[in-house]
Amino acid sequence: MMFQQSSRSLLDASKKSSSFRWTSSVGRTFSSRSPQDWVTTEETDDPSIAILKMNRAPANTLSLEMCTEISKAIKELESNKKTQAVILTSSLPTIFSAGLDLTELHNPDKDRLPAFWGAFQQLYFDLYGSRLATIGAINGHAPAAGCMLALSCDYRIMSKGNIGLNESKLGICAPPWLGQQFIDTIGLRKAELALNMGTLFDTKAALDIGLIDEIVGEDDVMDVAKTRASQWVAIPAPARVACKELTRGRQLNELKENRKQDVDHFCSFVNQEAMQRNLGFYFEQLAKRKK
Ligand SMILES: CC/C=C\C/C=C\C/C=C\C/C=C/C(=O)SCCNC(=O)CCNC(=O)[C@H](O)C(C)(C)COP(=O)(O)OP(=O)(O)OC[C@H]1O[C@@H](n2cnc3c(N)ncnc32)[C@H](O)[C@@H]1OP(=O)(O)O
Repeated sequence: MMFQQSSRSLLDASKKSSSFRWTSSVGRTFSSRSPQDWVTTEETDDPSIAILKMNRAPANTLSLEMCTEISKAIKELESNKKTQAVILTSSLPTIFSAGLDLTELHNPDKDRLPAFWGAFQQLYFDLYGSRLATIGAINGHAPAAGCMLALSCDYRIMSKGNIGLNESKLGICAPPWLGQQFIDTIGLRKAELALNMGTLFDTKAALDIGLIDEIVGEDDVMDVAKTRASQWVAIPAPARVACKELTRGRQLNELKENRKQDVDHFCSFVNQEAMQRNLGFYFEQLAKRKK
């Protein structure tokens, strides 16, 4: 990996607290196959290009285990010298990733919360700082932390859904490093407006503000993603890695140096009564929406 980060203690803690079937604070039961199946990697006919698919129905939300599984998959791909690019996509029909798993944030387990945020930070390090060329094949909604996954890729194509940082609608705010990724991508004024309003952009609006690089037809996503990956791989790897370091190194190092403070800040922010009230309200609305 280009920007090697150490998070052993946090990730070790996460393993102890794994649970894969639970009832949320609003009474919904989540269950799924084991976390090992939530993320799969596939080869393509080009040995330098791999596919990383998120398969955590119903919404590819980022729980502690989901973050850890994606990080693990990236590291495994990076450990193969032949692999030079990865296409990040979803196997769900309409959702790329619905962002952080709100069951982690609402009425949180006090011991698990720091490990959860540490795993989310680690995912940012692993994806944003990967030595691989990363192509986001965004084939559905990508709000909040789902947008972070997209922003962490080198090139973003999108076929459908909405994308953006809608945290303010939940009564929370994106952490500084995610906000900075957004600002670095679309510029300060556009980011300022979108962050404050919690705007989610459809594909056309996202292309207009530079949040994505290309709109593609639903049936063309993987073909276009492979073509773009080939173009990135054609650039000599040391040059690609150096360019990434040039554009992303400062931001990655800043969080690396402030990792513990960021975890503490997150935990005290989320544990505030008002935050919990807002999150609970949003979560209930989400659960009731269809009914
Ligand atoms: C100073 C700052 C310091 C620290 C920072 C503090 C906080 C952290 C801040 C920011 C980082 C990032 C935060 C987040 O990512 S928060 C999550 C934001 N995500 C959303 O708001 C998306 C919510 N979901 C939706 O709007 C829709 O689900 C979506 C449009 C994506 C898809 O709609 P669709 O109709 O296709 O599916 P649904 O029926 O709504 O969803 C299926 C199923 O999944 C459940 N679900 C969806 N999203 C989440 C989620 N994020 N967490 C948990 N569960 C989720 C949904 O309720 C449905 O469940 P069920 O009814 O049981 O089938």
